[in-house]
Amino acid sequence: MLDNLIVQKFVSLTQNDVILGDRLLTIPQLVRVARAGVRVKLTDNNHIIKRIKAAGDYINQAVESGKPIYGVTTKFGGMANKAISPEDAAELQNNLVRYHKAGAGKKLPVPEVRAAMLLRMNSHLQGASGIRWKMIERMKTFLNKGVTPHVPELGSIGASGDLTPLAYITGAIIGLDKDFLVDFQGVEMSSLKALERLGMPPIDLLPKEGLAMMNGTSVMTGIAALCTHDAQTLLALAMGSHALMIQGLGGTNQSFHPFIHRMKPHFGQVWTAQQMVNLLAGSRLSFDELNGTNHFDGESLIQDRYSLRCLPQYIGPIVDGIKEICQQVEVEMNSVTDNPLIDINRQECYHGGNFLGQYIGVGMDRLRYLLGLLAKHLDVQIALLAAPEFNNGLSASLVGNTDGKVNMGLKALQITGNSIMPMLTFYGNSIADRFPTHAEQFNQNINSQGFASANLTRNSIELAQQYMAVALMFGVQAVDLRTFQVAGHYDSRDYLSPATKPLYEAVRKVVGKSVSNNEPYIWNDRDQFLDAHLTAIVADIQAGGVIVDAMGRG
Ligand SMILES: O=C(O)/C=C/c1cccc(O)c1
Repeated sequence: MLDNLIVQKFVSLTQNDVILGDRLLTIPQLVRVARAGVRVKLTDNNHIIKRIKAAGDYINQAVESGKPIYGVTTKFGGMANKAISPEDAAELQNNLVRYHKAGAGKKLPVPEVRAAMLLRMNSHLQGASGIRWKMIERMKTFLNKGVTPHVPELGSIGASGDLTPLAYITGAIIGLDKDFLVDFQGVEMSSLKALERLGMPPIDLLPKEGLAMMNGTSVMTGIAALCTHDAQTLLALAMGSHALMIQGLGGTNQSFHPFIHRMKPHFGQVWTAQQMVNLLAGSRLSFDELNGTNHFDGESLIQDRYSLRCLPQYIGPIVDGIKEICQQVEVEMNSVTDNPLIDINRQECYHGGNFLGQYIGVGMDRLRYLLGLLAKHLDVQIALLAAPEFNNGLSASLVGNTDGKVNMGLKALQITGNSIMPMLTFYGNSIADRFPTHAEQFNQNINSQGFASANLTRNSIELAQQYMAVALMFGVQAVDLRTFQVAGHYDSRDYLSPATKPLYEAVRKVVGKSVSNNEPYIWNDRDQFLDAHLTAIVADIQAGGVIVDAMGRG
């Protein structure tokens, strides 16, 4: 859905392969490689291949002539005042990988590491890093053969890039030591054994190659790209959930009238309002009052409460925020993020700091904050639905069979949502602005915490997926109860707007509850355990299944 908003003019290629090097890499392409195992090909553009070779030649000549270049003919970071002789220049790089095998914690999931390898290749293909084509090809082979290095989730401050996480990738692809482990199509093994199976001998790094591999933002950016993709899906599902809930509450579409939003034309606000008009069009459960009429009866409020009426004004900044974050992540995905960088046209080498992951740190902090805002809004909508004082004639906690004396309906489900939402808003706290670590002799005395921020966002995404399952269950039950009020039976399908019917049907399918005239989604408490429904819905959302498809995000 929101994908349409993101600049896609560079999207290339077939669904089947992603070709790197010719064009800008997009978030959807990255997701396909990382999660769906789509094959990667390298450009056959000779100009690009020659640039990569020329940058490597530049480095080799610099080493031979004793030219001082940071990290090539000097030690690293806060020790960069110490020169390295040409004889030690290669071993310096291999040792860099060794001493950065110092990470801690659990392994990153396979898709996140695949995303990181893809981005490292994409960075190197710009020919400013001084790395052999062979190294890029090794990562391609790992991706295409389903070989994924083990990378720990603690150990990067996102300053000199993701040095430590990338050391684990580097050590595995060159076969530096048996202790670098990989997942080989689901089987854990030593990188040496994996290389043997792939028919690739271990190799040593050449001058600059360790820095080229490790000095970059590829791991945090890979994680961030997956998170932004998931956040877009969650946004689409939040819109669908709200549309179900507004129909369940018997709300009006008048507050989404384009005229109102032309009067305050923030991009996200206008987009959200139009989405709601589309999502509610044709509904027989909510009021169609775009012509300026209203259903005032002297009893209920003449206009909806804020969580319905101000939905575009509330969600608009979230839409704008996610869009901007996606754009920044795509720029980072297509950047060269190591140091120093080689300009082969001018035959110069520049010392800088593209490896500082501040765009990712700040972007992921912001994404978590926005997810918290999204959940807070859904929580309010659920509260309206659960309270008979505010739900416009539905039962308390959306009990299905109100004749069943012990039925409590979705009471506990609401509490589960109430337990998740504050965690999401808590996760909305920033980390990029905290804790100057003054790492490594005050050399890395400012840092992004981008890797930490991206990992926190992974957690947020998972929580938000759980929360979305709660919201969808409330939405589906609410429309069934409203249908009963309007039509005298519980089959909502012909009463829902055409745009929300697929979502309703998808949820019913995933939880295994067929639609019936006689009973709503939840009838008696004893008929089901709600946690099983939550688990099924979350699994479908995470797999990009029918629920996601129903919102056009497949
Ligand atoms: O100051 C820099 O540009 C890089 C610092 C650095 C690079 C590699 C390994 C380190 O431990 C520090």
